[in-house]
Amino acid sequence: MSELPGVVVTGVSGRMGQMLVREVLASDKLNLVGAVERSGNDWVGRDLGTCMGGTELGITVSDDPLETFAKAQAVLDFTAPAATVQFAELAAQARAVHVIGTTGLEEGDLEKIRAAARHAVIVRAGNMSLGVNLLTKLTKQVAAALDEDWDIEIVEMHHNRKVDAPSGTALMLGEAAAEGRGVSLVEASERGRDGITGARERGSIGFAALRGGDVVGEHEVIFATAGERITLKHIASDRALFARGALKAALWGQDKAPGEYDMLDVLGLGD
Ligand SMILES: NC(=O)C1=CN([C@@H]2O[C@H](COP(=O)(O)OP(=O)(O)OC[C@H]3O[C@@H](n4cnc5c(N)ncnc54)[C@H](OP(=O)(O)O)[C@@H]3O)[C@@H](O)[C@H]2O)C=CC1
Ligand SMILES: O=C(O)C1=N[C@H](C(=O)O)C[C@H](O)C1
Repeated sequence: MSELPGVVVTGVSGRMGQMLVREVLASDKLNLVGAVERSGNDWVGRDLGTCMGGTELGITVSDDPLETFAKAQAVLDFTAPAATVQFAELAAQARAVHVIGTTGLEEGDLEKIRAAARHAVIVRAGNMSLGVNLLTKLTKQVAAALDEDWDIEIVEMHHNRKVDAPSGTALMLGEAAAEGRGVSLVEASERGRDGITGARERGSIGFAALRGGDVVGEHEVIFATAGERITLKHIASDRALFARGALKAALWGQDKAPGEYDMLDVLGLGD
């Protein structure tokens, strides 16, 4: 039996699910012990390796998260809000580190996740890449240095299968800009302009979401004033970087006290 921390991946048939499985199989620090999918998904009851077009792995895809999480020290979860809220409670019961990459979570979901984090370690971030997490720090710094004569706009582009907008990353960048400026994002954010909108409201933080093709993820924070403009930009061209961040979070969380953490904590970039 392996001494390495055992990992369960949820949503294994998804874009990120498959990427996470590949990264865990390639890792010499973590051991894949289970795979979960939604009841009714074609992969349930079949061997994970065969489903992914390779050789058998001896891991049957399950639709029973409670039973599967019981073997895990970490759960890697990039699925959908309703699933993630349920997994947070079950992972906490199993005392497994729950790494949440799912975006589109609403305040009610976040409350339930916070409740689960009283009993176990949860690492949650709308983006697990080093580059984006560094970009949040830079965004906060630039926003803190500039006054409201500078308009802040956040533009993101993703593939045509993405279901939530603005992206989790755009919201992280918005939070960073709002923090830097010392305002609340809920009050300052301007999401979606259409028709006769009137002039831009001074001090607002605007969001625009583009969808098309197979774009992995692009984010731009624009600071614009009369006569000049600063643009901070991140381009992700490979989903593997998100998966590698998730594996790092799973390992980092193994010896931490219960609580909710983010990738700035994992990467040592926190304040
Ligand atoms: N934080 C980060 O760094 C990143 C976050 N993401 C986020 O991760 C999430 C997933 O993205 P992506 O992989 O592209 O999406 P996909 O739609 O490709 O994958 C989601 C998977 O979750 C499965 N799923 C849904 N509900 C359940 C459930 N109750 N139990 C088990 N599995 C379930 C889906 O199954 P089915 O198809 O049968 O419904 C599907 O296989 C999104 O919220 C996205 O924004 C993505 C990339 C990076
Ligand atoms: O859905 C995606 O694909 C991505 N989602 C995350 C987000 O909402 O920001 C992270 C990344 O940009 C890819």
